[in-house]
Amino acid sequence: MITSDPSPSSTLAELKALSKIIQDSIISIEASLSSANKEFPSPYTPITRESEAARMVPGVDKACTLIITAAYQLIQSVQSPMLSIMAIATQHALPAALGVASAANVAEALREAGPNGAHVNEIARASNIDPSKLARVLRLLATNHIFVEVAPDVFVNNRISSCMDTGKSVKAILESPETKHIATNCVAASVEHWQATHNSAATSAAHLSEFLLDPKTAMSQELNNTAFNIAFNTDIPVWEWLEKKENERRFDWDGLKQGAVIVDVGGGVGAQSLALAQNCPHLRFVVQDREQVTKDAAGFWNDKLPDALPSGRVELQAHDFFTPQPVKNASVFLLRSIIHDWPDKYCLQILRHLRAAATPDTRLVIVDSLVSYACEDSDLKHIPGIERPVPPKPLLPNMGYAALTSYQLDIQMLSVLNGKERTIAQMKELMDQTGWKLVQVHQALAFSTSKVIGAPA
Ligand SMILES: C[S@@+](CC[C@H](N)C(=O)[O-])C[C@H]1O[C@@H](n2cnc3c(N)ncnc32)[C@H](O)[C@@H]1O
Repeated sequence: MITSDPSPSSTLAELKALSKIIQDSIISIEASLSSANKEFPSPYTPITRESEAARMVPGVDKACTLIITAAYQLIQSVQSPMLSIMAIATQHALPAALGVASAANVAEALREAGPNGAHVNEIARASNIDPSKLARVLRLLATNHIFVEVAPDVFVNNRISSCMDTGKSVKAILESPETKHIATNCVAASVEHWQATHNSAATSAAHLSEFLLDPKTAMSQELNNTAFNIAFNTDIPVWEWLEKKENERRFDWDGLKQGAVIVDVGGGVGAQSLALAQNCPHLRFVVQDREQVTKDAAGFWNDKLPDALPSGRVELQAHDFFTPQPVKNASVFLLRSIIHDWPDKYCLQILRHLRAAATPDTRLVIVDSLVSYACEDSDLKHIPGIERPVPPKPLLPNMGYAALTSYQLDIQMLSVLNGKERTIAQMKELMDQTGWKLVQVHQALAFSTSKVIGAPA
C-alpha cells in the first residue's frame, strides 16, 4: 500500500510547486492551440460549438484539469481555514441561486437584451420577481463567474451563464412553460432538474448527521430508512415518493435513457436509447423501467417526440429489476445511473438477475461516476483502463477540486437512498459476487460519468 505524504517539507515550496503546475499547463495549452491554430475561448462571450473546439485539441483538456486541481489546492492552502469552512458551509446557496436564474429565464432575457445586458428591473419584469431580490441572487452567481455585473444592477451573459440559454424567447417560454426544454441543449433542463432534486437532496442532507449518529438508523441499508425519510417524514422509498402526484415536478421524467438488443435497465423515459438509436441504426433497444414510468414514457413519446422515434427499433417494457430478466438475448445490459442508487445488497440482486439472463457474449455496461481515494492507491492492476495518470505532486492524487462533483453526488446518494458512488474496487467486488468479471474501465481524468464493463465470469 502506498501512502501519500500529507505534509511536504515547506509550505512555500508547495505553493511554488502548485503555481508551477498552473504555469506549465498554461504554456502547454498555448503550444497545443497554436499548432492547431485555435484560440482559447473567452470567459466573457457566450458559448458556441466553435468556442468549445479548443478543448478538443489533444492535451488541452488534461492541462485544464491540472489547472483546476492546482488552483483550488492553492486557494485552500492560502485562505484562512475559518473562511474555507464558512465558504463551504454556506455553499447550499449556489444551486438555489442557479435554480432561480433558470426559472426566471435570466439567460434568455440577457440574450434578448444584447451585448450591453439589462438592468435587473427589466430582467425581473417578465417573471414578476422582486428585482432587488433577483439582483442578490445574480450577484452571488456573478461572484462565482456565472453572469457578469457590468454596472450596478446591470448584468450580461458570459460563457458559463449562456449555457443555460434555451435559445427560445422569454415570451415563448412564458406562453408554453411545459415545453421550455423540448428541442434544447438540455443544460437549463439539467439545472432545473438538479434544483428540483436538490430540494429533496439538500433537505435530506440536512438530516445526514442525525441519520448517521442515531443508533436506530446508523447501520441502515434500507431504501426507506434514510436521511430522506427523516427529512420528509415518510416511510416509503424516494422512488415511490416521487411518483406521488403532489411530488411529480420533483423528478425530471424528461431525463435520458437507452436500450439493441441493448437492454436499458431502469432506462427511465428512454431518452438515451432514443439518442443512441438515432445514431446507431443497426441496433435495437428495449427500455425497461417500473410500470408507471413506462406508461409515462409512452405518453411522453407519443405527445412530444412523434418524429424522433426510430420506429420499431425502440420499445418500452415494464420490468422490475429485482425480478428475473425477461430479455435472454441481450448484447448489452446497460445500467446508467442505477447502481449508485442502491446499497450493495440490492445491487447484488440486480446484477444476479442480469447474469442469469446473459449469454456468454453479453456485456454489462455500468455508467456511473467513479470515486477514488484521496490518496494513492495501487491495489488494482491489469484491467484495461484501470490505471489513471498520476497527477504531479503536490496535487491530490484524485484530482481534488476537479473531481469534486463525484464526492458531492456520493453524499447525495447516501442522504436520499443509502446508495453510493463506488470505487472501481467496490464495482469489481459487486461483479465478483454475481458471476460477472470486470473486463474494462473507461474513466476520465477527473469528474465525468465512467463506464465499467463486465463480461460473464
Ligand atoms: C437515476 S434514474 C436513471 C434513469 C436512466 N437510466 C438514466 O440514466 O437517465 C433510476 C431509474 O431506475 C428506475 N427504477 C427504480 N427502481 C426500479 C425497479 N425496481 N425496477 C426497474 N427500474 C427501477 C427509476 O424509475 C428510474 O427511472
